[in-house]
Amino acid sequence: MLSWIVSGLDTSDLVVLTLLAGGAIIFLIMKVLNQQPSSSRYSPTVASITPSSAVTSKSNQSFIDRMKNENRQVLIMYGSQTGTAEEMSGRLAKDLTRYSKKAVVVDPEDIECEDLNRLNEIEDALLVLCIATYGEGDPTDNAVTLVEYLNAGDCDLSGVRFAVFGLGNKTYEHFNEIGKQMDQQLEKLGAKRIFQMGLGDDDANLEEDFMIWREAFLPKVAEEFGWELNTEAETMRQYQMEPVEEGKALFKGEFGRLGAYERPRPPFDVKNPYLATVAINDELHTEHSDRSCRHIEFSVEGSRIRYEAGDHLAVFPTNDPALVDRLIEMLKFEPDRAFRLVNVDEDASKRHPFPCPTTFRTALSHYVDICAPVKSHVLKAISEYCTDETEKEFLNKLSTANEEGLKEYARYIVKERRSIVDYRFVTQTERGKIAICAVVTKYTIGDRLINGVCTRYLTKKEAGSKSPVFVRKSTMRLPHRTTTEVIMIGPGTGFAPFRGFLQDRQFHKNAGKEVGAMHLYYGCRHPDHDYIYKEELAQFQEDGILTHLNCAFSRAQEKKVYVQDRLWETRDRIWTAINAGAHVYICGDARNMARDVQSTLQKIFREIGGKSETEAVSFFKEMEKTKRYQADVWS
Ligand SMILES: Cc1cc2nc3c(=O)[nH]c(=O)nc-3n(C[C@H](O)[C@H](O)[C@H](O)COP(=O)(O)O)c2cc1C
Repeated sequence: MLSWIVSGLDTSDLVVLTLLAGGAIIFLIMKVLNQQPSSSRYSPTVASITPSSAVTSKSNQSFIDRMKNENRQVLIMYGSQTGTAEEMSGRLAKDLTRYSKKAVVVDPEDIECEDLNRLNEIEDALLVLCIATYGEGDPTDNAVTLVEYLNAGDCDLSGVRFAVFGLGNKTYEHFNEIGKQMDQQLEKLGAKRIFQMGLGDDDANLEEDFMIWREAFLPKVAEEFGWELNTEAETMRQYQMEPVEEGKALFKGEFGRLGAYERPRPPFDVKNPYLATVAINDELHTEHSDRSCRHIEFSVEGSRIRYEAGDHLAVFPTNDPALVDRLIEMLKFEPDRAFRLVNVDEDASKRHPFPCPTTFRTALSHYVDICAPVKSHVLKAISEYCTDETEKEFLNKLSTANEEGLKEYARYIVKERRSIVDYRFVTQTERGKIAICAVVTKYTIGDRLINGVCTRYLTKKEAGSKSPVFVRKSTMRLPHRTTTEVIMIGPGTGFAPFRGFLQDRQFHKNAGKEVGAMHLYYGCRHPDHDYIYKEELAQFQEDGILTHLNCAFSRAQEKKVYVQDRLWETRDRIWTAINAGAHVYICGDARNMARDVQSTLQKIFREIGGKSETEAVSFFKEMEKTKRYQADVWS
């Protein structure tokens, strides 16, 4: 793929395209526990991951005033956790230049949501929401206030037109819940839907869903407002590269302010991560396993970071230096040259796509995900500079939203996985230290070795080295009463938050409190290969904390056994506990395990609890509603 890039561009084109092709900055999430439950908790504000103190230029002017002053009728808002919706919003804004129009793109976290009530002061206002769903059908952190505000129903959007593109994943129970909710709610608030909602599915091909939606969306918008196509504007760049004078202070990997790591200042969050020291980095699998699972502890002593069992830890990895070097070599960058990327739209709220000024090497190492699949608009931009006609044609095909192009994009870019951002981890620990555990992603496609960006990075982190992190609050919590019985279902690294839960209860028991029974359903392939934290579990049992340990080893015998099979085997005990008020927790794979566990539980409600099919479903829903059933699953 990279050989195309080299064919016909000059250095500054190469740099801009390569950096933008990298897409969003990467960060991964895990879970945590504090041995000593904290009384006053720091609650981090976590939003989309693009750094913003370095890039926001107009924070004290209302977006409505900006729209008026700059004669913009389109407002694009995004709900984004890991940057996809944000990036798509930028592309939609750029698309408008085809019609000589400009949009205002806002992160709802940076605005007063109440100002939306004034959107109808803008003539022909169009509101576009590009919004992802997280957790159990929840909004992203940066969209919580927006969603609450719109759902409250006090906003008058009559006279406003709108469209929603939702980002979700079909393997989750609440597929695109927030997008769907907002699509309905905007209509209820008086706005007029001018295009049907897009339902992006990250499990299949989100990029394709987006390409199809936007290709049909734009002409519809143009027709609605009578806009005319301006073909000359089509290749307009979003950012331009500027050299930086010598001696200027450069970003060296910080995400917020310059020098943030040398002079850390709380609170620490997505825009201001804390440079934590790796205290321990151990292998959890035995030599018999063909995979690797790391136990890593970060020291956050002195940082005033608060966390408790079930919280998440986000880690900002850097890209593989060998990959960065290869890219620099192929593209003939001067790696240590300082530059800044500046938005060509002078009124844009984000002046730079990542912290600038910086060097090429720093940008490629810290600020862009060079392993992400190349987005179609970047392929398109590159194709315009390509001198080799065959390659140009192929790039054009890949970036065109017709049947042939989409099919080729799906095969070449998506199916062959020319990149990966991994996401599987988790929890625990002792005071001042946050521990996570992660299965290392590494596999081959043909002769290409694919490494998970974050797990590769974590594997190489030796004790004493540092990494930017922040704690993200989770909703999964132990019951308030320490005597309440709990049932924890967490195979593989899904066990991580429960390690925290066990430690939490142990802390209370040691402090003389009465603690309730704890059931753990743990699963892995083989007791001699990947049974992580085996000794600790035995100790928790001996200490009387873990009262019921049920292990499912899928490959230790001929017939595969999973956690849901163990649940069923112990159905009488499970029903007795649930009927007496036990809380149920599940963590791990959303695709199969979570669904199978849910249906096993409902089967238990029916067959042991004597409930009808409908009663079993509503009993389960009630448990969800009252937080007696809590899930933290991913796929
Ligand atoms: C931990 C986690 C939870 C998720 N929960 C849901 C969900 O409940 N429903 C859904 O449709 N998609 C869910 N998704 C999928 C995301 O919405 C999807 O990947 C989206 O593209 C992310 O957009 P962003 O990069 O802008 O944050 C979840 C993804 C993760 C990683």
